[in-house]
Amino acid sequence: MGKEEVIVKETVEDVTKELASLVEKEANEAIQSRGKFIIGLSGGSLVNFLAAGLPTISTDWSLWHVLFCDERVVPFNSDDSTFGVYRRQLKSNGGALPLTESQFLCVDPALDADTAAADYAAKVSALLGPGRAPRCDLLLLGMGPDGHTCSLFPGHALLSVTDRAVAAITDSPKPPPARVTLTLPAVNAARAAVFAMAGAGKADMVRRVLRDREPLPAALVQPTDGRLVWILDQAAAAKL
Ligand SMILES: O=C1O[C@H](COP(=O)(O)O)[C@@H](O)[C@H](O)[C@H]1O
Repeated sequence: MGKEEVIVKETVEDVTKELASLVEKEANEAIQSRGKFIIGLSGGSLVNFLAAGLPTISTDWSLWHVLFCDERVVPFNSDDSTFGVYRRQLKSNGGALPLTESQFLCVDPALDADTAAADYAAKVSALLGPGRAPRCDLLLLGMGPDGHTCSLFPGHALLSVTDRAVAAITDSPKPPPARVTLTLPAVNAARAAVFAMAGAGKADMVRRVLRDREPLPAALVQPTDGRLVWILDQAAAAKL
């Protein structure tokens, strides 16, 4: 396993700044070493951190490729679509996020979940190369109140998938039920994986994962040869 770091900041604004600075560093190192930056985004509360933090970053945005750690198989104009949420950010305030739509690798919502997963897996392979463990430069992750991350839920059979990088789920306990997700081998192949979260609502689960080491999905994120960073505000870290 690579290195694990837990960073506790005073406020949610400090979490945003810390995350932006980490993303900037990873992006510019990747661009310098490999000529491009491949980042995986999650949905949920992470979007707010990125909407505020990404515009402050200094980088060559044209060399960014953005994929999704997970996505809900719903139309882009649905409130549940993670790409849809980011797309609204791209269009708001004259483009709050400094990226273009063509830089995103999307899950096709016109397909059923299994076909969408196969189609997304082919797009991921075309960008990162084939195999069950393609190597993203950086994955930005969230954790739900049940300890799920990506669309990998506690006790779900998808946690045991080891033969592919991308999988479909049609019985997600958190709606909507049809989703496409990176699997644990793909998540753990990342050069860096970062959880960012804030608020007292995260404190119990942060304790269970980081202090008690319960084998919940978020705790199974252990990059084999990469960095793992948790960025928390004081409220989320209160029970550590
Ligand atoms: O359903 C999902 O939830 C997780 C956690 O979201 P949060 O709002 O509790 O931060 C998110 O990381 C994932 O991408 C999303 O599909």
